[in-house]
Amino acid sequence: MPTEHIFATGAEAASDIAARIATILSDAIAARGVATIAVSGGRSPRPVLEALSKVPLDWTRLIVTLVDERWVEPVSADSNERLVRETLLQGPAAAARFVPMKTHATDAYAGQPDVEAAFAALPWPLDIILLGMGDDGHTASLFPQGRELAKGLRSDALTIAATPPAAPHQRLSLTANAILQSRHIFLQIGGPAKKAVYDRALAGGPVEELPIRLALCQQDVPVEVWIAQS
Ligand SMILES: O=C(O)[C@H](O)[C@@H](O)[C@H](O)[C@H](O)COP(=O)(O)O
Repeated sequence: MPTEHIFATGAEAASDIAARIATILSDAIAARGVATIAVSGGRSPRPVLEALSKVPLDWTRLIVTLVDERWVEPVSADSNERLVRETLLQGPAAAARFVPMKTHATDAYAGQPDVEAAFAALPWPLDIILLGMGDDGHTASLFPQGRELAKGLRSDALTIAATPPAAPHQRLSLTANAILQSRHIFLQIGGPAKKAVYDRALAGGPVEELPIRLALCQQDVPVEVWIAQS
């Protein structure tokens, strides 16, 4: 059962999430000399990443990477790499090592082998994986009805290339196997529609129906759910 933190607004939640993440990262650096975090894209993480960027940490000992990426140039407004560079990797936090997902390959499928090799070289388990969730229950780029969903849920690989059924752009995504190789999973959701999907996911059922269940319906990795009611 995940640990729930409930807030009135996303703005209120953002600073608390950032403080909690910073504590875990600081403890990881003290214990192992390095800390790793993989973050999702989309709208929700932005205020959290901006708040985290301002926290005094030994950023030279931090590895920052992505949960998934749209296969677009890093200058694109849709790029998760751009989101992280514009929000988190600013000021002292720019000293962190960033491991991107987008390569120069023509498409995500051609790029996946190199990304897999880069991610295999990371110090697993990661310390934190920050997930979001769509209204359809997707997380990372593991989408219901996605043609690569079964592979993303069952592969022993760390990453897959995927084409969302409806969302734009080819994706590069962590697999369920990678997501569950983390010391902590954070899920950030906001609004009544997502809360209803979250509650339905918690009630149990096929992971293919609501892929967020890969994180919620397991007991191995502690999950903290940060819920903004509006
Ligand atoms: O690249 C992405 O879009 C994300 O990784 C994706 O999985 C996101 O977490 C959800 O779609 C929720 O997005 P919002 O936070 O914008 O609602």
